[in-house]
Amino acid sequence: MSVTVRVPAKVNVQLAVGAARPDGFHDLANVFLAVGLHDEVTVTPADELRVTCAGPDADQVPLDRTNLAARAALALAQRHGLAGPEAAVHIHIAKDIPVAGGMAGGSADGAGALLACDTLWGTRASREELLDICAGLGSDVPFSLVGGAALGTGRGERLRTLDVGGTFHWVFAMAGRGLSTPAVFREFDRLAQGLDVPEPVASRELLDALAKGDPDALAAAVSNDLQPAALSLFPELADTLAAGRAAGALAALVSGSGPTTAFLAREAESAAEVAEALRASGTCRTVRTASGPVPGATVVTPGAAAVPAGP
Ligand SMILES: C[C@](O)(CO)[C@H](O)COP(=O)(O)OP(=O)(O)OC[C@H]1O[C@@H](n2ccc(N)nc2=O)[C@H](O)[C@@H]1O
Ligand SMILES: Nc1ncnc2c1ncn2[C@@H]1O[C@H](COP(=O)(O)OP(=O)(O)OP(=O)(O)O)[C@@H](O)[C@H]1O
Repeated sequence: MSVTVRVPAKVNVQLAVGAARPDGFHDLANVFLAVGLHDEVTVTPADELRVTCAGPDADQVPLDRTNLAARAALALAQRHGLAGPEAAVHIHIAKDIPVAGGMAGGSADGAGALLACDTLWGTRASREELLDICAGLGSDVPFSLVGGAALGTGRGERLRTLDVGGTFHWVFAMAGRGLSTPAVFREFDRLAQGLDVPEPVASRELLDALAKGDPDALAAAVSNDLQPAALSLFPELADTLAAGRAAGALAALVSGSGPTTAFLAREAESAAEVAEALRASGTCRTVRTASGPVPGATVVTPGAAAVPAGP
């Protein structure tokens, strides 16, 4: 028997970053939106823990126990006292979310493997326990489980679900290389040296725009405090942002820690036009369109009813 879970990517429509904390993390006001680019994680009983991955970026994914999907399976097994053969699984990741792109690809696989193993092993962890394990795996992982739209505070792991009054249409431009999330936060600290970094707060205008489903209002309110740091480490991203703006995107921003860039469009047709212009611009590796919000990690095993882990 196998269990397959489908998990979405995210875009940060607001990422407000505070000063570095003593533990090295940064307090955030992180407004996540789950979008329709997905990885699928399948777990099957096996003789030992094994990870395989397929997809365009598969060669960049670690297949050892540092893989977030493997870490999720081990964390669940440990909490429930499963050992040896009881906890041995083959985890296969069908990867469509760009790697090291700032779209929470690894986090998606962690949340997906956790829900898949919980279903396969019948551990029946409570929602709080699943979220707690997710937070231990990484700041973005709880949101990958929950999906939809949410405000993340603390280091991004404490979530409040947000109302969204419509569907937002996005174009994503993937870059020719990745950016390391810790390196981008370090660059943020370097650029902030000597400056007074304010407490991160969610923007009222942005939350209202999401609640109304109003793309023009959302475009006026999006922001990413990591964008100057990402541009400093990857200056060519400015050309991609300019190409998307010139093609009529309502807003153009770096997604999370980058280097994927995100472009908001008023509807699906204009998103397709922006995508075409970005493809022709020669400023990025690949271009995808996706809309959101979409549900978080969801069991999609053939023959089983779809079971979202969402709120
Ligand atoms: C940039 C974002 O993707 C926005 O959603 C997240 O803040 C990053 O989330 P993530 O990849 O799950 O990050 P984690 O695995 O928790 O942390 C990786 C590294 O990013 C930095 N980090 C992450 C989150 C945070 N609030 N402050 C940080 O300074 C730390 O250097 C940390 O060691
Ligand atoms: N399942 C996984 N898929 C991809 N990368 C993984 C996975 N597990 C661990 N990693 C490691 O994590 C690094 C970051 O990859 P990931 O795709 O999660 O970045 P990201 O999308 O920028 O993350 P975020 O948006 O959460 O900051 C990779 O370079 C890889 O070494």
